[in-house]
Amino acid sequence: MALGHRLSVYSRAGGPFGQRGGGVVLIPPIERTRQTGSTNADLLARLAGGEHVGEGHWLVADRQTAGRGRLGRAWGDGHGNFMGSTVVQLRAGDPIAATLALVAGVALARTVATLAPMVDFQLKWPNDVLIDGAKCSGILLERTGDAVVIGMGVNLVSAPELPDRPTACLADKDARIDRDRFADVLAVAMVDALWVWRQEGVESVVRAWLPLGHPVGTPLHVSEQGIDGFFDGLAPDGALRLRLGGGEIMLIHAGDIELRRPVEEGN
Ligand SMILES: O=C(O)CCCC[C@@H]1SC[C@@H]2NC(=O)N[C@@H]21
Repeated sequence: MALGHRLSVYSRAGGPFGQRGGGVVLIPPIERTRQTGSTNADLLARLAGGEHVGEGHWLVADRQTAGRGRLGRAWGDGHGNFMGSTVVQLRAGDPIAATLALVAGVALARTVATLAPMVDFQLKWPNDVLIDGAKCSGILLERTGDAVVIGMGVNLVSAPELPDRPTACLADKDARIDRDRFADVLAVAMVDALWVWRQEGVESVVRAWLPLGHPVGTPLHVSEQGIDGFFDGLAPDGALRLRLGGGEIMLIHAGDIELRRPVEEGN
């Protein structure tokens, strides 16, 4: 177990998160384990057992034997990939906990942009990193009492298959990222994103998300409702604005969306 704070100079670049300038930032404590079932399950069990898990603590695994994804799916184990979870301790006055999905997405996307600047990627609402339309990461939020466990899986070196969608990894785009370095940068990015969420509110997080996400006008399919439309940005509370065929706007607060290819002229 490697615990402890280390000092690091972290330069915040660009965007609303960069406006406070660079500085010396404490990297939050990162606990590493060789193998476990699921880092999310581990932190939830500790919290349920009454153990105090401080906000910002990370548990990162080399291997997961029972990694879990959203909507009851499994999350494949890929050696060298990032698989880790952290805890947010909700406080009075915090924005709605569900908006942490966007916070985590922004932190993850900024980490990828920092460590793999050559890779062209976009965030799919609320927080999947896509490369050429294929899923390169996943984020799972699970709540117990006043704590939210946020687990992230990022395909750094391999792309475990999913039954229903194509997958990608950063190494395929010539980005060689050390897993531990990824963890350090992500932990700091998460502290930064959480600070914005608490101090400036969800609207600031939305402003940070938009330039990282699919462009306005992207054709989308909302899986649960079986509805097609076009991305029309995000509402101030983080909901997805879906423009329907007749021009009306539908607000999507939760669920899975798929990006559809634009219809090409002549087809
Ligand atoms: O389905 C998704 O897109 C979410 C996948 C989340 C996977 C990560 S890997 C680390 C953490 N531990 C888990 O069991 N799941 C999350």
